Amino acid sequence: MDEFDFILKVKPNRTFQKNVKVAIGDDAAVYEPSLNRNQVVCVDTMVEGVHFLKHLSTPFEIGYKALAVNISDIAAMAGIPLYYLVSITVPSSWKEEELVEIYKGMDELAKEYKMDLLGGDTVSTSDKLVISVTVIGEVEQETQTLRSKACDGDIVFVTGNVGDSSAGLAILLDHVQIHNQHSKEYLINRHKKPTPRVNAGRLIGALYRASLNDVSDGLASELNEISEASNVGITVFKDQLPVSDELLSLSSANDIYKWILYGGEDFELVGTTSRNSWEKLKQTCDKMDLKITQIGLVDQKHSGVMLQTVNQELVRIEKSGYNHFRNK
Ligand SMILES: Nc1ncnc2c1ncn2[C@@H]1O[C@H](COP(=O)(O)OP(=O)(O)O)[C@@H](O)[C@H]1O
Ligand SMILES: Cc1ncc(C[n+]2csc(CCOP(=O)(O)OP(=O)(O)O)c2C)c(N)n1
Ligand SMILES: [Mg+2]
Ligand SMILES: [Mg+2]
Ligand SMILES: [Mg+2]
Repeated sequence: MDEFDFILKVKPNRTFQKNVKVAIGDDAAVYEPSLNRNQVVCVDTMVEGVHFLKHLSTPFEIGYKALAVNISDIAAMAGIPLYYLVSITVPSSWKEEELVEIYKGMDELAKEYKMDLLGGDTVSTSDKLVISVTVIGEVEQETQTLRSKACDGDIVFVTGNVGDSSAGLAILLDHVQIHNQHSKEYLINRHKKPTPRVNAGRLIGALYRASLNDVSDGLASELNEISEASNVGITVFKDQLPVSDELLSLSSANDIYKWILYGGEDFELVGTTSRNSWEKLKQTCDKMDLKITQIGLVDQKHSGVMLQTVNQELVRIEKSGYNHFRNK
């Protein structure tokens, strides 16, 4: 494989954004930021063996997810994703066609959001494939959906369903048996091709005030991040957590709550806002067919995050979930 031929193969032959002045092909890319908008930027890395296994995901799916998880962070800041850069570290066991497929997976989402690939880096390694994606987006100057913005009395909400992704991973890893073919495909797809919640993020950003986080490490972890950053207590009602029928159809009930609270990689948005703003948000989301559910309340009766069970018992939810230095 030739490094320079490979770059030419993945270089898009079009740009969506008129503000791109220099894309792939020079020492760096140049774009003109929009007037009166702030720039939003994030980077997340996926590592073979840690984030995906080569025999369980196609290169296309790996690429798709590598871009999706980054768009999700832009969504959690209420931003519009616009540009991305890809750094790829390649062992010789990966063929050029497979790498091109990774880029096709990213391109599927890039087309959907009209995002331009502005550049990247290609290096070799003797070890595992590593793909690191940087996404640049924009957000209105007055909008900041920070983890630190939760206030006493807020409604706690989450988009979509939680727990599906880790159930999908458990199925892929043969840790659980599932006979219903539809449920199996749905859960695996939720793991491999998460939907970044950009539209919901934009609606939440338009509210007067909201705290927001995306669910990468697990609902428990993300809620604890909001609780810590805002210095508020959060109570989550177990019977309000949105669970898909497909996940419910899995028989091992204990695992279900382990996945919902601590599984991660759902890439849903979890946050808080005032009761008034919540009513508006819920109505708009309903009209747009965007699933969003109240799951709890911000209250100062306690610190940290508590789960209220159906019998009204309160159980502390610790900040456990995915942790790169502990999940070994
Ligand atoms: N190695 C690093 N160097 C600098 N900043 C980092 C590093 N790792 C994470 N961060 C920053 O720490 C914050 C939390 O990161 P992370 O938990 O990965 O967030 P997320 O789950 O949204 O991807 C982010 O602002 C991120 O940019
Ligand atoms: C083979 C395999 N094992 C385990 C997981 C589960 N997993 C890996 S990383 C992770 C957390 C999310 O990734 P991270 O790099 O922490 O993203 P960030 O929080 O920075 O967005 C989870 C749940 C997986 N996706 N694939
Ligand atoms: Mg990260
Ligand atoms: Mg995040
Ligand atoms: Mg993480």
